[in-house]
Amino acid sequence: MPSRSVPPSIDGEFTEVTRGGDDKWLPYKTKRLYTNAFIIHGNKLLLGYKKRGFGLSKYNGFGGKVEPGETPDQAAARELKEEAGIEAPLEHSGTFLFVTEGGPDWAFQIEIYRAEEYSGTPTETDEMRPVWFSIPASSETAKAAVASVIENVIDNDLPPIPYESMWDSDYLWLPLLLSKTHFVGRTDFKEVDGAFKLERWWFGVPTSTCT
Ligand SMILES: Nc1ncnc2c1[nH]c(=O)n2[C@H]1C[C@H](O)[C@@H](COP(=O)(O)OP(=O)(O)OP(=O)(O)O)O1
Repeated sequence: MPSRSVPPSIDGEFTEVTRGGDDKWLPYKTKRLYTNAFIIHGNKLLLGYKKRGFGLSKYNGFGGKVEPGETPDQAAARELKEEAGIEAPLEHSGTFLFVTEGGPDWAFQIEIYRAEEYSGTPTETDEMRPVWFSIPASSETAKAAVASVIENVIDNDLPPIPYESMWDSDYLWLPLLLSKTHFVGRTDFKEVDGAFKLERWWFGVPTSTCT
């Protein structure tokens, strides 16, 4: 069977971790930058329940648009403070494009961040309600990390990561973030009656980190 190419938006040497759907990647006019930040504290993951706007009623990391004049790093820190009331030494962990059919005609370029420490107390805001979840036991390779999260092996009393209440593609890349594996990816969604359904995806890691 002929090998399939990576999505047109992916530049560089990456080893595929997961893909799905066909190869008919959606066109888009421009890209807009967004951030999304996750706090990983021991075996706990901090997520925010979105109370308004885009992604309403989903759990997600804390983040939003990169404002004019800001770098993504600066925007990630600002959004974490605005939405969760905390500060953290955020590290860039991955990038993916989120393109929609029937939704906005731009591609969301989402810069993903993680931190294992934070200062302040996670606090509910107008936009987000912070909630801690249990992180499954860690695994060594990117593919095993994906499997461990799907199997949901947990070792504390908190609820498991609520993938059913998150964006449909989160389960594909969150394990990479949890295992500190840098990743890139692309997801195409279709919007039907206000709901976004995952149609095709590709995620990869730098070839040197894939064992
Ligand atoms: N598909 C997918 N998976 C995971 N996360 C996201 C998506 N699509 C997304 O948009 N996101 C993330 C990216 C951002 O963190 C938020 C969306 O940002 P938004 O809340 O619209 O931006 P703000 O600047 O906070 O908006 P205001 O409400 O303040 O105007 O979701």
